[in-house]
Parts: sequence; C-alpha cells; structure tokens
Amino acid sequence: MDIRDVPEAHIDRALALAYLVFHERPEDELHKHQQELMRECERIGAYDGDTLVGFVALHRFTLSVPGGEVPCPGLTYVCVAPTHRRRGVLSDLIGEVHRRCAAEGWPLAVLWASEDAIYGRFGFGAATDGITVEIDSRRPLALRITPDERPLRMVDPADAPELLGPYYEATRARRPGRLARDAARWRGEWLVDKDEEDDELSPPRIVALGDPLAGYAVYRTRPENEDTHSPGLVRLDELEADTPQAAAALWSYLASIDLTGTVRAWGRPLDDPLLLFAADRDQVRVTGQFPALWLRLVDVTAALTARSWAADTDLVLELRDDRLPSNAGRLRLTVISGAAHCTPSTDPADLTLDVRDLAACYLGGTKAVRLVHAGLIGEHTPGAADALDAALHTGQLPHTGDEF
Ligand SMILES: CC(=O)SCCNC(=O)CCNC(=O)[C@H](O)C(C)(C)COP(=O)(O)OP(=O)(O)OC[C@H]1O[C@@H](n2cnc3c(N)ncnc32)[C@H](O)[C@@H]1OP(=O)(O)O
Repeated sequence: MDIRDVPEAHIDRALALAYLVFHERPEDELHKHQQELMRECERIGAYDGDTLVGFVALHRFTLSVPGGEVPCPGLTYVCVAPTHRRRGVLSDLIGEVHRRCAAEGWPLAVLWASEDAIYGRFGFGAATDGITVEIDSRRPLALRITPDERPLRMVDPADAPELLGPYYEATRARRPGRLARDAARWRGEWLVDKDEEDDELSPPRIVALGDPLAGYAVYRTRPENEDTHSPGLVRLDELEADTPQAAAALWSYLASIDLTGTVRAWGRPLDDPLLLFAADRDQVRVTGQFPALWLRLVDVTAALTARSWAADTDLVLELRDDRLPSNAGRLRLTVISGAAHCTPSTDPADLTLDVRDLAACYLGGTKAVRLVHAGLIGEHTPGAADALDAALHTGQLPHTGDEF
C-alpha cells in the first residue's frame, strides 16, 4: 500500500469511501459541506495501485491544555475499504500521522472514536469524558440557588460567531480539552440550519444572558409527537456561563419553554454544576457517560512541558510505548513552580505506565491513582500516583464540546 497525500481532485473518492464505511448517503447540502471541510484538512490516503483504499483527514486544531494551548492534528474520517480491512492499512496511516506530527512539531494528536476498541493500541487514551443529562421539564426546574435575574435575549445565529466566539474562547483558558473555533467552525458545525441527524429539529436557537455577555445557550427544539404523545423536546447543544447563578437562569429558561416536556443535553462536562444546584435529582438525571476526546502523546517530553502543573513534584516514570520507541524508557519529571522539566533517567522508577494511560491523565481528567487501583499503572514508591495527580490537577475537569 502506498501512503501519500490525497489531492483535491480525489476528495470525492475519499468521501465516497467514508460514506461506504460509515453507511451514509448524505444530502447534497451536507455533501458540499463535507467537501469544503476536506479542502481545509490535510488528507492522507492509502492507495492500492490507483485505488484509494484508506483515508484519514487531519484538522489543524489548537487545544487548550492547563495554562496554555498546543497546536495538534485532529484525526477524522478514518476509513479503510471493507475489501482491505485488517491488513495494517490503519496502522500505516497512523504511522504517517506520527511522522507528520514530528515534522510539524505537534506534541500530540486528538480524535473522537467511532468505537472504543480501536485506538488504545495506537497509544490514544480517553482524556475527556462527556455526560448526557435529561431534565423532566413538565414542571419548573427546582433549584437550590437563585438564578441570575438579568434579562435574557434571543440572538440571531448570524451574529453568534461575533458575540459568542470571544466568550467561548475565554472558557478555553479555564477548561483544558477545548478546541479553538473560528467563525467558519461556528457556522459550519454549530449553527447549521438543518441538524445532521434529526430533521425534525428546529434551526439553532440562541439565548444570551446579560450585557456584557454573562452566559449563553445554543439549542434546538422538536415539537410534541401527536401520534406517540411524546412531549416536545429541547435539545441543548452548548451552555456556558460565568457564574452558577447565570447557569441556573439559562437552565431554568430551557426547562420552561412552552410546549416542551424534556430538556436533553449531550456532552456536558462531568463536573457540570447543574448536578449540584438542581434540588431534585429525580428531575435532573445523568443518562449516560462516554469517552469524548482521545489523545495521543506523540512527543511525551514536549507535551508534558507544554502544560502548566499544579504542584511541585519529582518522579521517575518508566514509560511503555509500542508504536513510538522514542517515548519509551525512563524519564525524570521534575515540576518546579508550575513548569515541568523532563530528562532521561537511570534511577529506579516510581511509576510504570503505558503512554495511553499517561495520555488519559494528561489533561487532569483521569486520576493516576485510579489506574493504579485498576492494575494499569505500577506504583513502586508509595504515594507516587498521588503526587502525580496533585501535579496534574486542574481547577475544572477537562471537557470537549466539539465532536469532529
Ligand atoms: C477518528 C475516526 O475517524 S473514528 C472512525 C474509525 N472508522 C470506522 O469506524 C469506519 C469503519 N472501520 C474501518 O474503516 C476500519 O475497520 C478501521 C479504520 C477501524 C480499521 O482499519 P484496518 O486497516 O482494518 O486496521 P488495521 O489492519 O491497521 O488494524 C490494526 C489493529 O487494530 C485492530 N482493529 C482494527 N479495527 C478494529 C475495530 N473496529 N475494533 C477492534 N480492533 C480493531 C486490528 O485487529 C489490528 O489489531 P492487531 O494490531 O492486534 O493486529
């Protein structure tokens, strides 16, 4: 198999392969959107002669990490022709992604997985989690705090990138795991008129609190189904707020929209304050939890030094990395005043771990001590996992709203 760039002239071939493996037949509008998306991406193909049999597209993303941000590729549209499965095509494509990361100076790579079983073997760990939350809104939302009383206003989606964009960007400084969005991303991914998966949903609606902006919610609605008598739905896509009171005002608004009886929010952060300030947890239920952003530390030293750290520490980590031997071996991680320094070491290891498990811990979303309890990290010095967790700690849990 020949691994090479996919020229613009082959974008339709790449999309045809993706539609084949993902069992899709998109409408014209969506197809055009995907063509545009592919034009923006770096495109890597596996060719069998002239036939494109494997494909991966790379977004050029900027990911928030504690204390800063890093450029990284976002892998998407990963597909291998059904006729060429399990012959190492994906392994070759990922190998090429690693080479490009080294060439571009990208310390890590990210993706959303179609199936959890695929990417661990390639050194990816689930670095952020999302939860689904459902509110029974047939009665007013019961709260333990008083909502912000400033007026709410509807925002025209056409104005949203300008109004919400800077606000969202500020949230990235507080929450690791978030991707930078430009106006094109807002328009193409968040504000499209027709929902990709449910054509009964309304266009996006945006409600904003305060001026200057103190919070916003992006949502769609679906009317009551008269045949099944299921109540109208509010499907929340994103909610951000400065304070718990501002969040409470937005949640109360969503739960009080006439002719609806359920609010369904997908991909909320694990530490969503709603779960604590809701007075009745029978009314506000977590209905699911899933791994969201998978992260690969391609250059461990560069990635560890790119984030800030919450506590001083000095630990020797014995790292396993089957795919990238340059990461494997013993590394001394010294954190002084929030900055990490990494040097090769011959001292005995405090912790032994696989690179995928370090990736899961990297943004502060997974506790190393839990991985010790699960038998996935070896702790040779008592308290070493606690020390690593204290250093990795982040104020807010990592969260990724952008699925790609
Ligand atoms: C970021 C994204 O885009 S996620 C989308 C991923 N794509 C899809 O789900 C579309 C449908 N599936 C496919 O196109 C293909 O089956 C792929 C891309 C998942 C795998 O491609 P392949 O070329 O068959 O993978 P490859 O032969 O390199 O397999 C490498 C290893 O992964 C394993 N593997 C591959 N796919 C899967 C899977 N779906 N579940 C579990 N293990 C898998 C293989 O068994 C192999 O294991 P080994 O190293 O122990 O031998």
